[in-house]
Amino acid sequence: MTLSAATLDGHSALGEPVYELTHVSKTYARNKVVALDDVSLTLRKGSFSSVIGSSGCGKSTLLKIMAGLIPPSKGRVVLQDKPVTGTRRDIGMMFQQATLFPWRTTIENIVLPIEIRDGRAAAEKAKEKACELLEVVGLKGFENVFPNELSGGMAQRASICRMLITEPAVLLLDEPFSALDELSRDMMNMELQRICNEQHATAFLVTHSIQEAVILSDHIYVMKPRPGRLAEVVTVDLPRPRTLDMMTTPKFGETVDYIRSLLDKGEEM
Ligand SMILES: Nc1ncnc2c1ncn2[C@@H]1O[C@H](COP(=O)(O)OP(=O)(O)OP(=O)(O)O)[C@@H](O)[C@H]1O
Repeated sequence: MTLSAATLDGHSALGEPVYELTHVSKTYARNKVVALDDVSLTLRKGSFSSVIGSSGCGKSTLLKIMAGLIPPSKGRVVLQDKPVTGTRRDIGMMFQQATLFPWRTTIENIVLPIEIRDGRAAAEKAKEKACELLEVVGLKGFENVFPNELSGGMAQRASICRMLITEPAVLLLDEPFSALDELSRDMMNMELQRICNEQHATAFLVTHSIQEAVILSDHIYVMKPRPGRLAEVVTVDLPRPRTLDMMTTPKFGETVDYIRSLLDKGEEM
């Protein structure tokens, strides 16, 4: 197991670099808080990475900058060879809450990004693909129900479809399943792994759960607080596909303990 990777580049046998952050810093002008200090990282095609760190260490700030929702104060963010200067079609995002519109059916929610981007006719055409995606996430038959008839886990599955409908190059995930119970969360994580694998997606997940980060990721970016910096990138050497019973293996336990020790060290600084 490679526990102490010396580089902050997510090296792996996977594809070419898709996302590159170079010396990214962020100071919020309003309160002068230095949320991020000199963060550089590279995500490679088809990789799954997580970022973990204590509350307030800058994880969401990092994700928002990567998504083009806020600009960095310093540094460069490049996705597929083009600087990220605002929100983009090739970036898919998913948040803690499913945020489906209650007045639209499941399928109407899923094709909404297409409707906003390309108009009603294009959205209508995209319904066929939406049906295929719903089948992938086990929601066949729920196309025409309204969100209040879906459970929390089902609504998050629908959100995954909504994120995937535009075929984004990268998936940015901000604690997407943290509102679910543990069992549903484990199931959804395995589902997410399968979908990422099928779509050859590059994923970046913000999480508070070390276990979740380890079971899903090829690389885990561990952050230190005040100001938010990358402390280390840990490469997870568990075979793929990952299964939930791997969580009981010694290798899994060792990796979790190692990351916990890094986080404890970060807290003392
Ligand atoms: N819009 C903002 N304006 C001013 N300061 C902000 C803003 N957003 C975040 N901050 C500050 O920046 C720092 C990093 O916040 P951020 O939300 O990125 O951390 P986080 O690691 O995602 O936290 P959590 O795990 O609690 O969600 C914190 O000190 C926070 O108070």
